[in-house]
Order: sequence, then structure tokens, then C-alpha cells
Amino acid sequence: MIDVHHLSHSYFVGKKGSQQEVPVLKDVSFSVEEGEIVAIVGRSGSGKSTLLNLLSGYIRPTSGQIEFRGQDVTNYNESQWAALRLEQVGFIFQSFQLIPSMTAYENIELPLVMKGVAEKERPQRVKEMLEKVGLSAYADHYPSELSGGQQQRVSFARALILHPPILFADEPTGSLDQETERELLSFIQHLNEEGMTFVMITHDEEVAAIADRTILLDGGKVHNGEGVAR
Ligand SMILES: Nc1ncnc2c1ncn2[C@@H]1O[C@H](COP(=O)(O)OP(=O)(O)OP(=O)(O)O)[C@@H](O)[C@H]1O
Repeated sequence: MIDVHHLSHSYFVGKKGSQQEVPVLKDVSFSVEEGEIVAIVGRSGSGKSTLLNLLSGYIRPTSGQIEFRGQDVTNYNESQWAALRLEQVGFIFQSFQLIPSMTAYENIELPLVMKGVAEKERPQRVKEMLEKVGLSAYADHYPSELSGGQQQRVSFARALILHPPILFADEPTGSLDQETERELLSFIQHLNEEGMTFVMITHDEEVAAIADRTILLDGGKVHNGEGVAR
């Protein structure tokens, strides 16, 4: 589903004229197969978020190639990446990225609006999603009126409402208590059984435990080539 070939990325830091190159990823190659749960692990600063940002088109690699379902997307422009993300990818960010002026309901509805889904179709789909993540009673709450775990679940619902074939998540269970985390993980497994592919950055052993494969980033490289089998 995703093939990464010889991907490298450097940031350039410091003042113009005296900028320094900071290489973060060095010649990274791996694949994610359809229907897999892949965990990206590695120490703080090892380049996990950078890798996910590259796979999402938010930043461009210094060199190398990214293929999405056999299509070379490396040189896609902004609007091609935006279309690809809307069609194919759901996101869960570490910091939720919910819109503070919108209720839980409105946040979850947003991708439907962006995709142009008919207004009469939307309430049913949003309500179903609210129910799935156990937040039916909180539809009219603003993000500031929700706990961290509830906000996390809203961001999950928003990421899933368009039924994307693949979900990218940065620490998806970061602010959940153990019980809510387990519920969310079994929800992920259920979606995975229905065919959804997951690529998740995690420090959490319980998340890594449901992964089919772990990709370990260390020193800018993918450790053990194709990742470590569970
Ligand atoms: N926009 C940026 N400009 C310059 N350097 C950056 C930028 N973003 C990240 N870095 C650097 O790149 C390296 C990798 O950062 P990244 O956020 O990808 O790591 P990470 O593995 O996700 O870390 P964490 O687990 O702490 O979230 C770090 O050394 C960081 O300082």
C-alpha cells in the first residue's frame, strides 16, 4: 500500500547564511502492506513525526521516493496531496487539532462538509460515529468542555468518518486512561479486521502489542531493514 524507497530528510536550522543541515532520516526504505497494523517506535527525536509528516505530504523529502498504492506521489503538489489525504488517509495528531470554536458534533462533521457529502446524509453518519466512540452525550460540547481522553476520541471519530483505507496516528492513546485505551485498541482491531490499515507512532507497549510489525527508527535509519516482526 505504501512503499518508501531510500527516503532521506534533513532540516536546515539557524540564521540565513549560516544554516546548518540536521539530517534526521537517512536512506530509509520499508513497505506497509494493505490491512497491516504497523507501529513506528524509536527514542524521542529519532524522526518518527518527521516520517509521518513525509508520508502525509506535509513536508517534502530531501531525497528518495514515496509510492501510494503503486503511484509515485513524491512530487505531488499541494492540491494533489490535499486530495490524496481527503480520499485515502485519516489522521490522529498528538495534540488532537480539534477546532475550538466547533462542538464535538461539528468537528466530526467537518470532513463530510469538506468532501461535499449531502447535508441530509450527515446527521446519521455523525451520530453513528459519536456512538461508536461513546460520546453521544457530548455532541454539543466544545473541545474545552471535554477531557483529554474525550477530545482524543473526537479526533478519532473525525479521522474515521470518511472511512479512509489508511489511518496515520501520532501517539493515538497518549492521553487515555487504561480502560479507555483498551476500548480504543479493540476498536482499532475491529476496524483492522474490516480491512483498514494503520500506521501508528507509539511509545506505548499495549499499542505496539496489537501491531503486526514494528518499525524501529534509530540514528536516522530503520533498524533491522524491513522492521522487526512481532
Ligand atoms: N521543523 C523542524 N526544524 C528543525 N528541526 C526539526 C524540525 N522538526 C523536528 N526537528 C528535529 O528533527 C529531529 C526529529 O524530530 P521528530 O519530531 O521527527 O522526532 P520524534 O521521533 O517524533 O520525537 P518525539 O518522540 O519526541 O515526538 C529532532 O532532533 C528535532 O529537533
